[in-house]
Amino acid sequence: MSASTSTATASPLDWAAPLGEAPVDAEVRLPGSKSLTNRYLVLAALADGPSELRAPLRSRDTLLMAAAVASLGARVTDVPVDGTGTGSEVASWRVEPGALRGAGQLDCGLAGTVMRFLPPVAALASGTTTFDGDAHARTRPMAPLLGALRELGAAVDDGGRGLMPFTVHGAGRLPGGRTVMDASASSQFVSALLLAGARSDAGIEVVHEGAPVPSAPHLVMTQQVLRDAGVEVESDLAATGGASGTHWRVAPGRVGALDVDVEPDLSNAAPFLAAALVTGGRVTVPGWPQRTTQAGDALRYLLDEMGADVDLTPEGLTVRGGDGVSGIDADLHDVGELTPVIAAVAALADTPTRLRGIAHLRGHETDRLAALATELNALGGEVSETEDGLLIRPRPLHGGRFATYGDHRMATAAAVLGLAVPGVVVVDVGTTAKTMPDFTGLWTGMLAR
Ligand SMILES: O=C(O)C1=C[C@@H](OP(=O)(O)O)[C@@H](O)[C@H](O)C1
Ligand SMILES: C=C(OP(=O)(O)O)C(=O)O
Repeated sequence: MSASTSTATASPLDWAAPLGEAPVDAEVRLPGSKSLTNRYLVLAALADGPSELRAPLRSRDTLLMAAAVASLGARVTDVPVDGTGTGSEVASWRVEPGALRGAGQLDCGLAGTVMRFLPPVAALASGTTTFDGDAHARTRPMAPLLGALRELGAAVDDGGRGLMPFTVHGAGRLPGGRTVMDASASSQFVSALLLAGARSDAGIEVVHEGAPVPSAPHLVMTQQVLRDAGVEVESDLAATGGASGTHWRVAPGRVGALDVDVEPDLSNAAPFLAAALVTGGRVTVPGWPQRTTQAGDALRYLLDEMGADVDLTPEGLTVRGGDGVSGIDADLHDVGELTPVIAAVAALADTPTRLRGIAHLRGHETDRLAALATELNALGGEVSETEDGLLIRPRPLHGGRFATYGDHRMATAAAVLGLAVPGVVVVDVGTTAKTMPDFTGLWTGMLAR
């Protein structure tokens, strides 16, 4: 990985991150959750009747998922709410399931949820589906899921690589049964099997063997949305004291239609709430759920530990910055997707930070540990990679180009740095479209108030 400062040529995708010249004071309404939208789309395509998904996220990852379930046989239609909706927050998706058929060629972009959640659906379909995506997507871990699918009776041809591109030869049914796999690289392997499990002949039992599965809240979310669809699912999640568990079982049976409101994306709240802390201002995110399975809810505790005042009311979540920013020693194993923004705040803190439990981030949109260390150091930081995380010693930073490696969360982390460091230029800010339709608009809107 090369440092972003290696080329001085401006690109049309470069974005000069605005300085936070005054404490922010804003309400920021966020688009829907990627993780919920994509789970609902998959379940709606497997359901036994039409579903209504209100306020879905419309971003690259969810549009790819909608297109993918459509090419596997479902019909996805835009429904403007009260005839007024055109924006990403106000429309619904109506999803009518159809007979599952092979999709032919299927584009996963860089979306983990698409490349992991859909192979089991393709196995249930009649016909062939070839999964491929962005260049970097071809390096994201897939092997444990493909191995498990074969064990459950699917025909998968990956040329022995365990990576995209691969082809699922759908037989119109999946025998199902018990599979043992190592899901320590991604919780999405387990979620994928559970989401489709009810439509297999025998149901699916997943046993995990290996280092702990990351992203426990995402597994709780998978169980919750399955229960919302009337699917019988059990696990040892609770028995493992909040850890992600080692056993899951989905009974065979019908998947009920959904009629749901998609919660705002709490992980995408990270840069906005961080802006309150970094500028000593205030940001409110309306509609923050009182109870949620989203990993982003952990921001309440993380930002509090870093020196913010955090207040959850029925109206929303308010974060206020005060005097300074504290470093933390945190295990982010369960909430890895919050790492880039937390690392950016940590680089601006008064004391050092240690982030642990996140070795699996090396298989995310980019190797996030290497990317964060490289880019923060290129701005004058002192960041080192450990075996399972990052050590961040705050240093006075200077401006420069911050490469994002196609990773939306690298771009939002850079925007946070730019609030406090003059001259931060975010390379390819458009990568934020992976999970946010108009990041720069929301960001400059927040600063304008
Ligand atoms: O199931 C999901 O929606 C997700 C699970 C997590 O993946 P990993 O367990 O691979 O980290 C998370 O990081 C990703 O952003 C979304
Ligand atoms: C890891 C992430 O995404 P994906 O769903 O592509 O794995 C993320 O959004 O931080």
